[in-house]
Amino acid sequence: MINADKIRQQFPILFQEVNDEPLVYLDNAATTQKPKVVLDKLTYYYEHDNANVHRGVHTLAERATKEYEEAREKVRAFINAKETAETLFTRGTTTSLNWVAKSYGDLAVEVGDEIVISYMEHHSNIIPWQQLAERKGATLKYIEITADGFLDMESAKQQITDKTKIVSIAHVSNVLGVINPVTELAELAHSHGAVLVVDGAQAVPHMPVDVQAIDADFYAFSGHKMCGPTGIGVLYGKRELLDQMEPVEFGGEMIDFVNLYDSTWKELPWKFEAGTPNIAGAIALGAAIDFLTEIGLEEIHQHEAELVAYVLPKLLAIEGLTVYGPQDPAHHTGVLAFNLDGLHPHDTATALDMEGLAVRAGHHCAQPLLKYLNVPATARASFYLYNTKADADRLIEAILATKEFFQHGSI
Ligand SMILES: Cc1ncc(COP(=O)(O)O)c(CN[C@@H]2CONC2=O)c1O
Repeated sequence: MINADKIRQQFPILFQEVNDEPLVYLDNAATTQKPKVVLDKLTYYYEHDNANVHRGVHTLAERATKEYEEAREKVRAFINAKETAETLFTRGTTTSLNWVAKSYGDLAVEVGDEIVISYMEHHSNIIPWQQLAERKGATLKYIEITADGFLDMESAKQQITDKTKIVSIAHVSNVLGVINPVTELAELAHSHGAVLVVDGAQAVPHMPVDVQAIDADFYAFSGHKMCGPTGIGVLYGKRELLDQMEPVEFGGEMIDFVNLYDSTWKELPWKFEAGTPNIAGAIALGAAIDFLTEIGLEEIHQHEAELVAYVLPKLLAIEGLTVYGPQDPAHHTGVLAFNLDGLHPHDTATALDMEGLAVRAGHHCAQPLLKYLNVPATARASFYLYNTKADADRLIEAILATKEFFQHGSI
């Protein structure tokens, strides 16, 4: 059981007023807030240990390198990778997925091959594959979504064939909140000789993830969505694949020897980490992992399920309000996309902001999904470990007030 009221004390940002109302932050799918322990780790590093990593022999450089690589081991344990060398630091999910599409894609995909994604993907898990398909003369295919907002596994079995080289799917949708059967998809992909890439941006912060149990070949996620800083993320990859892959960026740090006309690369993971890395970001991500681990990922998942089970029926009871995705709270991770009839979501989100609530409005970087749902844009409330039932009550009250205002002109 999570004590969200106690946890909130770690997040000073939450104790502010917006438009003379106490802030209710419900835009966690866009980015999460940072606990004091993460902010303090960033400050301490820059005040005491800041130095460049891997090459210096002086004390600060040794300390910075040790903290940086300890953070990598924390990442490994957090997702249960077999070895730290399989966990690469990147800028975030978008960079991670681009690296796979560029480096593994160029290695494995030939003309006539197929790449399979789904209609519920984030743009960062669509465009890199469009680019790869165009570059290689391959075909990009989409798995359908069922009427109640789940990945259509019958469609997956039709779309994934012996021509498929790469399957890339969100573990959790940042719009529908639905959890996809990635372990089943890994089996299906592997049965056809394909690899499974998982976009874990909306999953890793909200539930336990075990990349070996899933048998994912690649797994991507971002630090900023899991109480860590922006600009740091992770690409997990099976060693046997990463060892075959060429780096995507070239320069310092990632080399063994640089000759006049050719160079040799360092071993994993450093082969892929060109230039001075986001040292402080990685170390602070390690602090975020400690913070989440102490609370418990299963406990976080349960907390969000309880919040959704509390608020979803109240939302569905509002006449003229549509919730997109599964109407069953059990298959949700804290993400609720919704619209009020006759109201553009930007107006809804602006009206909620006037009441102190921060929700997202737009296409959530998932334009194909919204087109598939035949809706131009939605509002989106996304919960996290520091949200409470009181936050959910404020959301319902503000939505009812918004509805009243736009229907009768008074809040
Ligand atoms: C499912 C999913 N995939 C990829 C990304 C891209 O992550 P980075 O931006 O960290 O590379 C996001 C970010 N979530 C977006 C960010 O803003 N609103 C969202 O829903 C995401 O939710």
